[in-house]
Amino acid sequence: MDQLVSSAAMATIDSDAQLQYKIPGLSLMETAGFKIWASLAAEIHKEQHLVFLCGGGNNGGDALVVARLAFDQGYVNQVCILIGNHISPSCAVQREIIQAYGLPSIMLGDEISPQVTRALLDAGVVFDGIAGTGLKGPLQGISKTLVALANKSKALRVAIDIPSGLGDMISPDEIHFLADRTCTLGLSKAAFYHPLSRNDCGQIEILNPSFPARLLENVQAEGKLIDPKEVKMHALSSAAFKNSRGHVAIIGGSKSYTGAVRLSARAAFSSRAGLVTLFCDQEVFQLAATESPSVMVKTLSENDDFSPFNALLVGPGWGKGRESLLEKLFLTKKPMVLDADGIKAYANLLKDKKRPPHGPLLLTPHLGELRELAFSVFGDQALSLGKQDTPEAFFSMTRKLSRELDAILIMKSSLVHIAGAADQLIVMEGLNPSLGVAGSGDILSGIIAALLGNGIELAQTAVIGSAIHQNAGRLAHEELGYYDSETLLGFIGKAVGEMEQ
Ligand SMILES: NC(=O)C1=CN([C@@H]2O[C@H](COP(=O)(O)OP(=O)(O)OC[C@H]3O[C@@H](n4cnc5c(N)ncnc54)[C@H](O)[C@@H]3O)[C@@H](O)[C@H]2O)[C@@H](O)CC1
Ligand SMILES: Nc1ncnc2c1ncn2[C@@H]1O[C@H](COP(=O)(O)OP(=O)(O)O)[C@@H](O)[C@H]1O
Repeated sequence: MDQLVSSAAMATIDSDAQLQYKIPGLSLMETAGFKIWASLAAEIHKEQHLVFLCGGGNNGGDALVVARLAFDQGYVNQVCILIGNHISPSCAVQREIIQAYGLPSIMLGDEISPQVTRALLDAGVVFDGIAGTGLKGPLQGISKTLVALANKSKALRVAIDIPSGLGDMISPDEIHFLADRTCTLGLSKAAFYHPLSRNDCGQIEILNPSFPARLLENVQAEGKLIDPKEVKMHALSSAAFKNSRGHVAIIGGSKSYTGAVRLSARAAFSSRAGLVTLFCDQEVFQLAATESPSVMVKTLSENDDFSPFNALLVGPGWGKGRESLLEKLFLTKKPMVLDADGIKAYANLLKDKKRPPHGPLLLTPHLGELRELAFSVFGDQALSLGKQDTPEAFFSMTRKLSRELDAILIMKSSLVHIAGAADQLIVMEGLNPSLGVAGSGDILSGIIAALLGNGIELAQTAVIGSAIHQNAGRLAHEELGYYDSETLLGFIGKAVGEMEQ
């Protein structure tokens, strides 16, 4: 499990390592450069042109160490592009060293020279050491121009510590280095894990330039990264039977959306629910009753009794105008998963200042639904949680929203962010586009409802359920490449089986 930290927290570790533990900054920089080069050297050919973009801070100093180590090992087709007016002491030393070595370098002023344009376009590998934790605000001036040009290059793009332009207080909408690889130092950074940033960091590798373990362990983290492959769950007792495995009620399905509830129901069975009853509109009844023989199907009415159920899943394919029914369902105080149109109905209640009391509650919004919820609770104060938001705003707003709603939020994108299950935000890397297919979210909500029905604790349900979904997607992708949601259903039981212990 990796901690995700802000740049400010990482910079404090850097200075504590030097002030408290007396490790010289230059020594940290040398080790950083050494580890970065060691992790990449085997993948780079000596004939390739290497371009190092070096700012005036210590991030630029790291890049110069990498350049020198590469040069020493015969990677002589290289050039260091030097920018910046304020040069940090350690970076100044590295600049003197490369001069003494006779490494080719170009000092840039305010404009790009044709020589630099050519070097970037011909490059086999571009190393980005323009700015790391010391970046203040969106990229400006020559740094911005250089990054825009580097992003057009066909080279392998390697970011040192942080792709320049990404930061906690900077929207991922602003220009930043588009990395294929990020060699990050010390701990992974929260700014990589905004839903719209992660893809631009490429493969992330964490390298420790000998920061003391105590400093890394005691850091105040913004979030933690959990690998779905490492999530485990208790195996069912061999004496378990349908009545002990939980009875899930799914409330959803309307004339225009007949498939969602059926996917949720089948996903619930594959995730160990013993019984599933579907409450749907009349128009869906016939279809569901004939095509889903394992599911008990009922027509939804105002007077349904939900007391026999262990968990409710509300919302898949439900359609509009369900607010008053949702209020009634909340009153049952049953453990509930709210998805899709259920979330929209809840947002409408919240907009009308209605806050019905509820039992254990888990919401599974995608980013659009999350935006709607945040707006309905915080109004104009809510950041839009969209493209223009900063990682800091995304992390703090989602934690605040979860507290305000007294609910766990599972936010769906190419990553999964879970707020409310722990003090920190939990992040799970999905990065599997085969899961981004119609009905995939309905499957996730069915899985989660089954776990709630099994009696698994709410916070654990969010983590285990998201991991089952991601692991099923991975298994399906390994076997089939791409698939539809009905096919994905066939991999859920297998993912559960692998996770049981
Ligand atoms: N103690 C050390 O020597 C170590 C430093 N480390 C490296 O040092 C980095 C932090 O170094 P610094 O604190 O010197 O800062 P950085 O080098 O990250 O950033 C400062 C540089 O960015 C420029 N800059 C800031 N805001 C800008 C903007 N909006 N547009 C354009 N340019 C901008 C500054 O002019 C300066 O050149 C880490 O990210 C890491 O890479 C690590 O190697 C660990 C050891
Ligand atoms: N690139 C991706 N990598 C991993 N998971 C993804 C990716 N794209 C989408 N997903 C997952 O697929 C699901 C899509 O859900 P949703 O948007 O609600 O779709 P639908 O409404 O069609 O069911 C979410 O759980 C999301 O996390």
